[in-house]
Amino acid sequence: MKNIPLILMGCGGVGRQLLEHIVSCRSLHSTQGLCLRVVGVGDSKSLVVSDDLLNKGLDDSFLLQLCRVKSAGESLSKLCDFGECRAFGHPESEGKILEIASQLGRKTGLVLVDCSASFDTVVVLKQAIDMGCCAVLANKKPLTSSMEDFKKLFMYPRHIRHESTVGAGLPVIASLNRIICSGDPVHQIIGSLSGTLGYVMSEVEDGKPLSQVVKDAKSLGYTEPDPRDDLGGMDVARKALILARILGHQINLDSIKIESLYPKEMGPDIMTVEDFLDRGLSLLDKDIQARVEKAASNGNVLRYVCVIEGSRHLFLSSLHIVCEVGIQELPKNSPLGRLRGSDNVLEIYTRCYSKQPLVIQGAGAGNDTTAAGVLADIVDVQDLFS
Ligand SMILES: NC(=O)C1=CN([C@@H]2O[C@H](COP(=O)(O)OP(=O)(O)OC[C@H]3O[C@@H](n4cnc5c(N)ncnc54)[C@H](OP(=O)(O)O)[C@@H]3O)[C@@H](O)[C@H]2O)C=CC1
Ligand SMILES: N[C@@H](CC=O)C(=O)O
Repeated sequence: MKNIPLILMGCGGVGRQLLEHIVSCRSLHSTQGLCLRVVGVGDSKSLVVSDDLLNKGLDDSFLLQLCRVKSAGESLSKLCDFGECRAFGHPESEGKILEIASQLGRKTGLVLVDCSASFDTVVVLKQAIDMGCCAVLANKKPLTSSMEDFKKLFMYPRHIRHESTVGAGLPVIASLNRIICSGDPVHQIIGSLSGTLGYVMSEVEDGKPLSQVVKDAKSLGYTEPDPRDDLGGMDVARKALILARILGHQINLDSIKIESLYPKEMGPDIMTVEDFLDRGLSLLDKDIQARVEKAASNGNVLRYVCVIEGSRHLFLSSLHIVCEVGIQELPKNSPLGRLRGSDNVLEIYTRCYSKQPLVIQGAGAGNDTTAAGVLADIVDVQDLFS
């Protein structure tokens, strides 16, 4: 039996669903000769680790109890009442993760799984990579900070997987990497890459107010912890940046043209998330409804679209890129116009896929599909250590 040890950073909607998937896949994985051993789980305040992490992980009943504790909004440290673990607060938790990384990294390929929505994890991830660990991310932030961090995380490209950062569980990154490895140049990527904005646009089209459907999207697990990341286009811009960087473009977020659906006066520096949801959102209802109706009068619909166009600059022999995300009015009967709900669609144009693009489509948000993508990445990255 091959043991796959892992530490989970972040046990919100996606992280908890991942733990439930791991537990429910036990017999499937054992028929594949695999055993996923969760040796530690952390949130923004604490980390719990197995008290015998060299030999066993946290057991399944403990992991399910952990999910219940976190769903009830309680602290991870409460779990010490159930035995078999030790709890660490911040900042010692980071040091503890690195201590485990140095013990298990090179020997086992310990996987650090980032299901947080924080920038802070990048520090630990970079050091753990140096210690021979693997990294699996649903969190886009470590891959969309500086180019230097991005390069560091990809220092050993086969040690990192991040399928769920774009299109949730859809095989977007894997497909793009296969195209790149085969030397097939990518000319253009067009897509609708936000489950939240896809859902919002199609529900508003059906006559529901924006303020209601954003709250629904949040309770369905589609939005970022702060839904303004979705409505402001930043979440889609991060996805676009990840795709552009994979294509070899050394750009930052400030190279991307981003259209926001809310004004600066409703930004995070001015309003709390709760205020935005309670008071701010309803002020946006009329404007978006008017835009949807205007599009409908032309036989069109609104979609939030990401466009990436790359070409080699002939004279400077450098890569030139156009990267923008924003609302477009599109025919109702076009591939993007036909999208409903939280589905994403991505069209990739390359030399091999020039007239008809390669099209990837399906559910693009939600805890279930995102956690499934993370789980598949954990198993995939560990094939290195057979
Ligand atoms: N939902 C979806 O459809 C998709 C989500 N994703 C990505 O998955 C990630 C998780 O999303 P979701 O589960 O909805 O978010 P949640 O807000 O529900 O959960 C985030 C978790 O991260 C924890 N956390 C915050 N900071 C740190 C830190 N420094 N170290 C460790 N843990 C930390 C939080 O702790 P605490 O509990 O203490 O607050 C919380 O448990 C996000 O990055 C999101 O972009 C990607 C694709 C699709
Ligand atoms: N908030 C995101 C979740 C996946 O990345 C979305 O709505 O697409």
